[in-house]
Amino acid sequence: MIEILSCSEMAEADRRAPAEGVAGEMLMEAAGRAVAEAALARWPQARRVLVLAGPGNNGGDGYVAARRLAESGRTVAVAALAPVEALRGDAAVMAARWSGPTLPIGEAGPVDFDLVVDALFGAGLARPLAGVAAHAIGRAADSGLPVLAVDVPSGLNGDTGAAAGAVLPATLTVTFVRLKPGHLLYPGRALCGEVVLADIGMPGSVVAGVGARTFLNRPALWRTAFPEPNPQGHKYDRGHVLVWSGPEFATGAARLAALGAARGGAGAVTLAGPAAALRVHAAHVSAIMLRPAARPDDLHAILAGRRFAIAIVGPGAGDGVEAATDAALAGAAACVLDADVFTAFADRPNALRDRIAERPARPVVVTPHEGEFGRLFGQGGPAGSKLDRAREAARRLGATVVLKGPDTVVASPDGRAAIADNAPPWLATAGAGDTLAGFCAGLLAQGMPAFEAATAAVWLHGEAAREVGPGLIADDLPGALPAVLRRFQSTVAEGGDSQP
Ligand SMILES: NC(=O)C1=CN([C@@H]2O[C@H](COP(=O)(O)OP(=O)(O)OC[C@H]3O[C@@H](n4cnc5c(N)ncnc54)[C@H](OP(=O)(O)O)[C@@H]3O)[C@@H](O)[C@H]2O)[C@@H](O)CC1
Ligand SMILES: Nc1ncnc2c1ncn2[C@@H]1O[C@H](COP(=O)(O)OP(=O)(O)O)[C@@H](O)[C@H]1O
Ligand SMILES: [K+]
Repeated sequence: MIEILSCSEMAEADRRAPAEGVAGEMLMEAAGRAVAEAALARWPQARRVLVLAGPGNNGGDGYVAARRLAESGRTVAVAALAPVEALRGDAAVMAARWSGPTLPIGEAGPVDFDLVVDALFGAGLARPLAGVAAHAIGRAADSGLPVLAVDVPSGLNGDTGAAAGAVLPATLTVTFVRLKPGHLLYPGRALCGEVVLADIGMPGSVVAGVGARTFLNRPALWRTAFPEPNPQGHKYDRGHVLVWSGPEFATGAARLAALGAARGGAGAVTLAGPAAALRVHAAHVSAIMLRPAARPDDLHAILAGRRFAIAIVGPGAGDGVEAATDAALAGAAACVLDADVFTAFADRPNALRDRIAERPARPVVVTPHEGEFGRLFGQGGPAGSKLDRAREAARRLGATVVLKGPDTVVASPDGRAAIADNAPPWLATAGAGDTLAGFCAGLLAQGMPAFEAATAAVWLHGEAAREVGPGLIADDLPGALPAVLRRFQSTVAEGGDSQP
């Protein structure tokens, strides 16, 4: 279940379900039941439950949950934002089946309760919360009671993970069918608390028919493209990665990228740069080769001799990075562009696009964090959610974009995108991004397509950070990869993911 559905894709699935024999009422009943079950499982001691019910189908789910919780012996009251007569469709049906106490929301304080179920607004949130709804949310938040959000915390935009106005932070969110982007993108991810994905009987064929192009970054997304070494192969069958190294006193980043590429599975890795920098590298590396290149233009000749080289340019690149980028784009079979490249092309994304477009068959992966993304695109850059911006950037650049952070988004120019949720906070450490560029190049070197290589690299990077644990420094990441790969390979052999 790696597809992520936007709110409109979810509504489209809802519209198509009856044709497959699944009525809206059945879905709503199953959704409300899942909410009640989650409440009972998580808070078995909670005796008194207040359900905040909104005017749409999210409220409808709330009425079902209220009935189910009351049937299981809980004392339940519904605080309704809209009078029952104002409800429509399935929500009206479910409200009519609720025979317990219902109060106007302004009259129901959470003081006498143990748990709040937030069924005010879900996928249909159309504008920032104000007035009575905002007031009710404020009171629930101030009560300090645990909150179970139905589908998404009310006030949170399920597509963007942002809240334009008041939002009710949840302890637990129960969502249905598939995750929505807002469960994964910050700040939404933090506002959802724990997320439970409930199967409510939506047929898989209906979900497939919607044609979602956004995915959770899990091995299931890229496993079939993951390279397997040929038992009869030699090192150059697994690709040769060339890393441009900047000056003598800024060698660490390029070295981390080189080590990342080697651990990521490249058959050979070469650091190329000024002799003084190579002397520093020589004191640290053994498996990595060193090749003097006094000027970035010298990369042209080096790459011409190694037709299948994958180039990494950017980490610790220093002066001349634009020329190094040109050489890499002209001569390498695929490129990973990071760090200083975004400074060199600051406010000139079209210049980078044009260079990439000169060799359309050669994949390029760019790996900016938010600051670098802003620097590259400047004013008039892609707008919207992190997902929207990464997608738009990929389209504009004609490159696979890895927009890094705690919720790294990988977007392909073909419209596919994936959101990662496995990076621990201690991964935010200097040099971690350089290592990621290396992992990605190591996979590209073995022939993995760009989107798959980038998503796999991001996932492996997060797993490597979890493997090391708190106290991680970037130097630890390459060395942590073998254990992660071993686990991944054994779950592939068993046909499963190492995470649900
Ligand atoms: N899809 C599925 O398969 C399934 C979906 N299910 C459930 O349906 C939910 C989506 O239901 P939904 O589309 O009725 O939207 P919902 O979130 O209840 O809100 C719409 C109402 O709120 C109103 N409104 C909006 N913003 C407002 C504001 N700021 N302030 C005040 N009012 C505002 C809006 O009014 P209007 O904008 O028209 O004025 C309208 O009345 C989904 O999250 C899930 O829980 C399940 O039953 C299982 C199957
Ligand atoms: N809060 C966070 N939680 C988890 N991972 C994070 C967080 N912030 C950043 N990261 C990850 O840490 C890495 C940092 O990369 P980057 O900013 O490029 O660092 P550097 O340039 O020093 O190598 C990226 O992979 C990013 O996705
Ligand atoms: K809600």
